[in-house]
Amino acid sequence: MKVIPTTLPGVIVIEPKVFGDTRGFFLETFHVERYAQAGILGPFVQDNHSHSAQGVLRGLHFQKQYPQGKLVYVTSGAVFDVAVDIRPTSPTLGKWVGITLTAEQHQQFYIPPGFAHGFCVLSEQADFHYKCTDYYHPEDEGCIRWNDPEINIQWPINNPVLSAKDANAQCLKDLLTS
Ligand SMILES: Cc1cn([C@H]2C[C@H](O)[C@@H](COP(=O)(O)OP(=O)(O)O[C@H]3O[C@@H](C)C(=O)[C@@H](O)[C@H]3O)O2)c(=O)[nH]c1=O
Repeated sequence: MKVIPTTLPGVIVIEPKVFGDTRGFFLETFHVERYAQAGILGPFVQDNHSHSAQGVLRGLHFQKQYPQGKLVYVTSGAVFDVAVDIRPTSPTLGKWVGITLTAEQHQQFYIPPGFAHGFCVLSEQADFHYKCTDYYHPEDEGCIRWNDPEINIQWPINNPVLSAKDANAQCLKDLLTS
């Protein structure tokens, strides 16, 4: 597999080795030792799958007391996936990195604990899978506005479909001062 660093230390792109043949393809989507060597340290304790229609945007989400590292990939369709550093003492606080993930290319994206995460769907439908390093704690969850002007993510879509929770999310600066 190929390990590709990004502009944010700790945020990593993985290109798994894909074995294609007349039947189709095979790839390993996780391997404790190899992913640890790449800087993706578990343990992973929860796996999630969401399905969304075109134009849906989920995020930006994080947990405060129980921050989750997330190893994400799509198995159908295409998404634009974003990690935002929201660690208060980080030199890259407020910086974001985004990548288009497609089912055809099989890339994976690792968002470390301490980052907010979100994605929008570029294809007609998308199936989104991720492994998490901590459990879901709904009472601990926080949301940041997808279009926070100070973060200024260059989303490839306009007028996304949002959940009520995401539509009412606060800006990072309000979160850091509350
Ligand atoms: C995330 C999550 C949700 N749920 C439930 C709560 C709710 O009734 C329903 C839908 O939840 P949400 O609207 O929060 O789902 P969603 O907007 O897909 O939330 C996810 O967004 C992406 C961007 C992330 O980074 C994830 O960590 C997670 O926050 O599923 C669980 O039972 N376990 C979970 O781990």
